[in-house]
Amino acid sequence: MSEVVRIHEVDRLFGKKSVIKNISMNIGEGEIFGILGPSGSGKTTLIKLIAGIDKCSKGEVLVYGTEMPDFTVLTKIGYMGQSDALYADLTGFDNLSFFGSLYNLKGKELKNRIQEVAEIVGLEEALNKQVNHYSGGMKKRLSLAISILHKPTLLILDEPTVGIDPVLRKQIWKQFMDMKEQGTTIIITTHIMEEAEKCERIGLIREGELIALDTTERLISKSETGKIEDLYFKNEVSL
Ligand SMILES: Nc1ncnc2c1ncn2[C@@H]1O[C@H](COP(=O)(O)OP(=O)(O)OP(=O)(O)O)[C@@H](O)[C@H]1O
Repeated sequence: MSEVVRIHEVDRLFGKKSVIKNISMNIGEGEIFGILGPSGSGKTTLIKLIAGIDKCSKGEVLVYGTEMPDFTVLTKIGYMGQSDALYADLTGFDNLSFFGSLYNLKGKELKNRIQEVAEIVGLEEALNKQVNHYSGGMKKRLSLAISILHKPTLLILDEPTVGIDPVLRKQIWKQFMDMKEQGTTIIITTHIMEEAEKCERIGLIREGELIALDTTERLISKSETGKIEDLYFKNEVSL
């Protein structure tokens, strides 16, 4: 399995506050990798470093062998953050058209791809509605559609299915699995344990430190209750 992400002895400080502390880990091609941790533990900060939205204070973050942030790698990355970056006055279709044009998609190719991603997230019927008439879950689904529009080979998702009902969540996860089969690497932060269990490996973060990194199966067996979240509370988790 070739390496897609390499994080080596990374720190991120905001002022004097250290939010990411000496984290090292690698993520391989086609992996579904989960980042878990309590609120405020540094998950978003870490994936922003991988996505090239932010820069580490120490150490190095390499994506496809290139130190991040780097503009040339960005076309290979799809990123969906927690807050929506949508144009509320435009329709769903126009939002997708706009973001598609940033990736040089145009004409029939763009139209077909919009249709495809709208189907994946179940928004076909709402494409001509203005986004300010969308529900929270619909906005989330549109953001997800935008993040996969240009067929990224590395997809980075910050709590992508919060506010999405279980039926659609299942459908979206099926799509993640299909993308994985095609070789897409997926990094996902989540608080939903059912979702974490679908990841192949998990990095557990607490107060900016990587306290465990293992296959999901082994992490479950390490927790006394069979619940991964219980590992947050343990003082020692063998890495
Ligand atoms: N730009 C910033 N300036 C200062 N502090 C920041 C900044 N961004 C994040 N932080 C701090 O870094 C810590 C980690 O935040 P982060 O958003 O990475 O946590 P998280 O694990 O993603 O939380 P949640 O699960 O609630 O989304 C928090 O204490 C937060 O206040």
